[in-house]
Amino acid sequence: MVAFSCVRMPNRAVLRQLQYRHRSQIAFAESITEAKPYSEVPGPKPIPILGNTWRLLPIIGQYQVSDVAKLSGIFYQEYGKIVKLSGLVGRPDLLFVYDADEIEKVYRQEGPTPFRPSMPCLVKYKGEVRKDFFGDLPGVVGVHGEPWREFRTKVQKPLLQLQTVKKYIEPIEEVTEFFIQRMMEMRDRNEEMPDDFDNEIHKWSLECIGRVSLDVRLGCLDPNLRSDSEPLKIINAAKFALRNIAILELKFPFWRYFPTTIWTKYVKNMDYFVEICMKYINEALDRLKTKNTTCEKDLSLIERILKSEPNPKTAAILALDLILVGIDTISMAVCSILYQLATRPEEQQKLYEELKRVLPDPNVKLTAAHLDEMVYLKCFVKEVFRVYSTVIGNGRTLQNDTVIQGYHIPKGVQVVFPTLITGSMEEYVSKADVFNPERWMKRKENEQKLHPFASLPYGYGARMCLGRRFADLEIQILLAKVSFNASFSVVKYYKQLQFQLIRSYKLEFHHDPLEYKVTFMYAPDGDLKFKVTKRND
Ligand code: HEM
Repeated sequence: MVAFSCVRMPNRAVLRQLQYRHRSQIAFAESITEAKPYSEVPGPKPIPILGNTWRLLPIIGQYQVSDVAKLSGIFYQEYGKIVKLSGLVGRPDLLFVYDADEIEKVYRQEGPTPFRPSMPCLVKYKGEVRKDFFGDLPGVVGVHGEPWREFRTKVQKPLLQLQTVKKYIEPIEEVTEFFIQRMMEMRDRNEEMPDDFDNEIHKWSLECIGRVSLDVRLGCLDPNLRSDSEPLKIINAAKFALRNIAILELKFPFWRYFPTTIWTKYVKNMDYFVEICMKYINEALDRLKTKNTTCEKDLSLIERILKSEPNPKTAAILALDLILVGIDTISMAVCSILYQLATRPEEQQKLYEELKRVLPDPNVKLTAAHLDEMVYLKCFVKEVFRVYSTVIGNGRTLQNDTVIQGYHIPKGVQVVFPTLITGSMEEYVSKADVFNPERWMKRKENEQKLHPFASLPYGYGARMCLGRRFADLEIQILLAKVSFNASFSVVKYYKQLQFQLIRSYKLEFHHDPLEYKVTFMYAPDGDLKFKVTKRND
């Protein structure tokens, strides 16, 4: 009797859940037995020995790595919603899936340690070349399974918790207002930005990430930076590391077998990163020792991590990962967003009207409440991401067999979600070819189609972008009003000035339209010679 009363009977909700799981397991077993074999998935046929890799080789190949965005569109047109690219030398098959429902299914089934098939070269660097430094907890980028989960759990709270992230409005605002001032100084006789304006955007983004992830003012926005200065070396190292991944990984991976020139340069770059990150983290550690505050809210991101993780390597590895993937992504996203604003006067006017309404007095400091009110701004950014997704796709390595589009897909296949294509499919987004930021505003049910898995610029689930809150904040602050704050020492000469980008200046582009291209990110290819003129109203 006693034993019986100790056994807790499952309640109805638990029973329903168990029944649901049981039913879906049966449905899955049935669907997998009925599914067509993997070998029948359509796609370009591999040739003996060279497989499909030859298609990306110079001269004989059909495609350039930089054509990846086009390639993904061509695959969809030629083969349909599921396409297999097999026979890639030294790597598993790629399976392109152009079905938002199936993408949702794969994401939802991914379990606690999702496997994003990225950067084998970084895996080799962290796991073999510099195992001495990275050890058993090598970070999040290019790391999988339990080590990934353990590291991410240690660091994600201060990076993703809205309350904590809001603390970074002020430092990002300081950097941004100085950047906008630099923009004004950089204008030529025609009030246009210089040819290499994208480089200036990279400097701004590194300065922002440096403030947050290394607790340091790197001085990237100094107008007299030398080419061998630390900030420029970091930017070049980050660009090199990301932009050569496609070349290292999609072309013949000779580097796996012997140290090619490009691999040797890659390792040198990464070593430089490790050295820089450790230098600043050690400085932060020294500062923390003398800081007499125990109050969590007064601590910077790095100080929080150092406090909970006594080994400074955790903070250094986190900083390395953030800088590595954070600089180019946010910079190219901003290039794209500014280009879209400059070439869409109607939308720019709407944004300007919103900024005037939310900030009638341009002298007040920007707060989280202001940002919350800037609905059109956020919708504009989402629409740019939908149509010109900076990261053209995401992916997962399947950890179990599954059925996609009626085919039995074996464990280990790398599924690619081509966000750039699915975000513009009429089936998932009403009037997909119209650029319409308002589509993201709260809508009545069924008014417009907008499949939640068609456009996911930051990915989804437990492995979603770790820097997305910062990225959003940086973009919003750049586009919104930024008022001067005299505490940023380099700007002491501009004490009385107010700097606002869209609120005070008009952005135009008077050159041939730019095409979008993939370097690693998807962004306009060419000189961003924006004309920036003062508004009179
Ligand atoms: C607009 C800019 C950005 C875009 C579009 C973007 C997009 C993405 C995407 C699609 C992923 C993969 C997510 C998944 O697998 O589900 C990702 C991962 C990641 N992103 Fe971003 N990102 C941006 C900016 C940043 C910034 C500024 C940082 C750093 C401050 C950052 C840090 C990371 C990290 C560390 C990961 C790996 C997360 C993990 O594997 O656990 N990102 N990002």
